[in-house]
Amino acid sequence: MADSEEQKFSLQEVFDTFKLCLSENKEVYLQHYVDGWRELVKFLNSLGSVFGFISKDAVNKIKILVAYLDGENSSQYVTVQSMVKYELDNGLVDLTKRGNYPESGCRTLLRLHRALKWLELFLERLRTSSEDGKTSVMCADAYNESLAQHHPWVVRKAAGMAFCVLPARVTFFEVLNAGPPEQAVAMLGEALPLISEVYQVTEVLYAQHNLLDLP
Ligand SMILES: CCCCCCCC/C=C\CCCCCCCC(=O)N[C@@H](COP(=O)(O)O)[C@H](O)/C=C/CCCCCCCCCCCCC
Repeated sequence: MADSEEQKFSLQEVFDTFKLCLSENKEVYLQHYVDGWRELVKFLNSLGSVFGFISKDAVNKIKILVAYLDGENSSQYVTVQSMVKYELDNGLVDLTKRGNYPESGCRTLLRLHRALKWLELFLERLRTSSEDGKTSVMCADAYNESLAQHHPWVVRKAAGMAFCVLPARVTFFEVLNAGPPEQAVAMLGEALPLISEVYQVTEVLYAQHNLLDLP
């Protein structure tokens, strides 16, 4: 398969992976979680090099988690719940300051988890926006309500500048490649509750273990 085909973004694929994320007893499968982010990064890459620094960070974090999924302790990384238990039971997480485990699964996933909140807020704005709604404003508002509080000034500034070059709503929907805007909006309406539930389950788990502020 040609490279360009491999990189083609599919909103349906995002929808499908987040649907597969939760087990019957509401555990989050790490593999599907990572696959969902991989698909989203394809979309980000299609927006151009201005988003390269964001894509790079997301890819780095995905790679860290993939290394655990493929590593010698892979059976401990099947779900986010098993990962949390394994890493905590074995003292593999820097809990208060950065130390021996700067790339623990728990802290790496937390960064993506926070970004998932941004995604949920952004997609909800996109879904409910009018034809003349500005994606840059939707994106910035969603960011300021979520991820921004975890980023230093320089990252906030760079992110804010990148948002300014986001395409207009109509073009954004074209890049989404999910049919006419009404069809894409309907798909977002189906995908959002799934994303939201994955977020909530992870949030509760991390709160129960006091992991929401990992350095
Ligand atoms: C349904 C499809 C439509 C929308 C598709 C959106 C696609 C978005 C794809 C990926 C989003 C990127 C996720 C970024 C994860 C950032 C994790 C993070 O917070 N990292 C920071 C902290 O890490 P550590 O230093 O503690 O290891 C790191 O400092 C971040 C650096 C990069 C800046 C991150 C800004 C994130 C802005 C939100 C994404 C905007 C994308 C806009 C595209 C519409």
